[in-house]
Amino acid sequence: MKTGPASHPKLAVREASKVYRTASGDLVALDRCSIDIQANQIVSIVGPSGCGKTTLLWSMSGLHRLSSGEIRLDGKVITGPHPDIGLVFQEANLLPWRNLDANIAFPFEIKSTRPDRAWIDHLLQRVGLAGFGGKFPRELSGGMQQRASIVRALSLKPSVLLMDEPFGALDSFTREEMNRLVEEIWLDRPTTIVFITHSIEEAIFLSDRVIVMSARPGRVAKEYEVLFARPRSLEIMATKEVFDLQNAIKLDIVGGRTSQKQAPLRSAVAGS
Ligand SMILES: Nc1ncnc2c1ncn2[C@@H]1O[C@H](COP(=O)(O)OP(=O)(O)OP(=O)(O)O)[C@@H](O)[C@H]1O
Repeated sequence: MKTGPASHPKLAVREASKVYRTASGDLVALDRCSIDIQANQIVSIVGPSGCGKTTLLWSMSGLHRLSSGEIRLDGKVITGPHPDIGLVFQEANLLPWRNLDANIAFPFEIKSTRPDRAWIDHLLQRVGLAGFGGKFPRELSGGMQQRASIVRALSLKPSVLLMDEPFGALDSFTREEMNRLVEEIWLDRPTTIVFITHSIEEAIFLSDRVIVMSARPGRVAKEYEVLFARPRSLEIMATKEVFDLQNAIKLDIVGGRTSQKQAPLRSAVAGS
């Protein structure tokens, strides 16, 4: 597992601002956003629609350029797509004319590198897709396609996985199943995960920290540490502590629409 020197966070977002030049004028999507993410943490980012979550995540991936500020990976400024950073989107984005094996092989073909077949087989087994390599995307359910896209991202052994509302299009049961799967994969091989979601419950279930962004222009409004033991059970998710935390975050998001100047605050929920 690759991690940064002890003095560096895995990912350091420093005063990140992003202004989109649009036909109707400048649109400030991010305004001096700063976040430190330690190696092997799972951090969720929540906030009102349009507050700049995707902009922030894409900037972390190197696919978007910031207008000012910087994002560092292991202490080095990210200037473009990085082999250590994997991405999973809301849409599985599998190539419809390629079967599952060929879809997973695709990024290796582009990079002219050899896939680690044993690792890919392990991942396929882990997500319940062993034996499905010859199937085409149209033959797979939405949940299976999304599991395949996670395998594709992890097959490259990234040390950071950025997930942009990966389960937003799935039904609630499949979504819960996918949340458990992400946790299992993470317990198997810890990775730094940054996860964007509209579901506060999903954020609490998965995360070591939940970061709440203010309404646009997006800034860090609050952050919460979630210290429940893992693996997290449905019983934990049904406790009053989780219910209270969920409500607090919900109020932050609703409040953030009208008041963007909340002082950062840390709260902790003790493990049970
Ligand atoms: N390429 C672009 N050009 C112009 N404006 C953009 C562009 N991408 C995003 N925006 C605007 O920037 C703001 C932040 O968008 P972003 O998609 O980052 O927010 P978000 O929090 O991820 O939204 P949602 O939760 O609805 O997915 C929005 O007002 C959006 O309309």
